[in-house]
Amino acid sequence: MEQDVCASSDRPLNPGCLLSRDAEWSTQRMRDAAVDFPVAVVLPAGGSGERMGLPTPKQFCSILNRPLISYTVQAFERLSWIGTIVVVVPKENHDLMLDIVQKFNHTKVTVVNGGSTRHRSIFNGLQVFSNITDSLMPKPKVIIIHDAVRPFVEEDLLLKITLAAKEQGASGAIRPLVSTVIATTSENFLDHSLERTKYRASEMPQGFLYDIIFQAYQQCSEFDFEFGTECLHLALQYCGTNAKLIDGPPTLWKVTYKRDLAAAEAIIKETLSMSVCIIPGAEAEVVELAKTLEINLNTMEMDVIPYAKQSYMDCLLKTRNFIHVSMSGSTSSWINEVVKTLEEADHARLYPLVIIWVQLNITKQSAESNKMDDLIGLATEVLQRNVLLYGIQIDLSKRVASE
Ligand SMILES: Nc1ccn([C@@H]2O[C@H](COP(=O)(O)OP(=O)(O)OP(=O)(O)O)[C@@H](O)[C@H]2O)c(=O)n1
Ligand SMILES: O=P(O)(O)OC[C@@H](O)[C@@H](O)[C@@H](O)CO
Repeated sequence: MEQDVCASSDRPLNPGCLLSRDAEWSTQRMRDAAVDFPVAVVLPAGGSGERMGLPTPKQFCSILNRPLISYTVQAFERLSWIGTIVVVVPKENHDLMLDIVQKFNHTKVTVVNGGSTRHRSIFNGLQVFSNITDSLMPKPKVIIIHDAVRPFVEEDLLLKITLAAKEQGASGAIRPLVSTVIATTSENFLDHSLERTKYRASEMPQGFLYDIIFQAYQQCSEFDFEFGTECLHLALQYCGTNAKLIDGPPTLWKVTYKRDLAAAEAIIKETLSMSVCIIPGAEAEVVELAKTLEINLNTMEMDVIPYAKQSYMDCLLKTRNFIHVSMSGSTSSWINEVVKTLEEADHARLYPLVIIWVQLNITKQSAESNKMDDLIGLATEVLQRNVLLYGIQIDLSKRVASE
């Protein structure tokens, strides 16, 4: 995978800069206080994904029935301090992206067409804000630029990138180099190698004062548009703005080759299955089944969070998976309550919430009345709110009848 390499500048942090405090942003109020200015996002997604070698551009490849780009949009959309998200797509995929926006209820997204290169696509995205009068889409103070094929980006890094961009004019995530960078001769012999400790890989997200990066793109050369790969370089070259570099986690990598798609799917699946909260109904049979489930899941080394009424919100914030065990009767009201609580909590959630509804039918009548049809309808509806709903029906009426 191509890596942009930029020498890291070990300038001491400006003491007044928030970055000197490695504070954990524990409450939304702290976040909102820190980001008291408009922040927008440009997600370049206008490429063809040649190195992936698939007919579908990689940003639209599905993972667990959801396009890769939707995970990236979700990573930003879940944050209350993020405003408009401009997604820049190939002209021929414009309608596809609008369908994705509608299906997954991406309410902050504006879709624009890309260009023949990444820099041209990014500039197209930035121009959305250049002459707007729309109060609902204010001109951003800070713009975050992030490749649409980098789905794993956490809030604390975005906050650091945003605040550093506001303080310094530009900021960018970096990672240590895995391989040594060498220069080759025209006959493909080794010319020299770079001292790896002095260099870093330039990753995403990157942040800029909007006026700086927009001005840089207005002034940059055709060569930059055609062959450039580094936005930080444009800010330095055309605006004299030296970006603050921020170390990012290993999950920042860009999905480029097929193996990257498999790795992204594995990470999402692993996160999905990490912990589960079992929520039983009141009936004795149900409590017994929930206890059996808990024992079995524990032996499978699942992190089972015991459910108690007062820890309901904790369960929501700690886990992403629920098993709701109930007798006959509709559970849709409970599921809607979970989704509503989650949305009201405005809890930043990157991965889908998984709810497995286990329905115990003791009598023949309840087995007949509790069709899975309404669950299927509900599953379709909540999918747009990033909830994966599955149903299991256990019909005990025959066993009870034979006893
Ligand atoms: N004309 C282009 C080319 C790339 N990108 C976007 O820039 C990001 C990083 O680029 P890269 O990984 O190189 O994507 P592709 O160009 O699609 O991949 P390839 O080089 O393998 O064709 C991707 O989200 C890609 O969609 C873009 O918006 N417009
Ligand atoms: O060069 P590619 O088009 O593969 O991907 C773009 C990356 O280079 C870019 O996202 C980072 O290196 C940061 O500039």
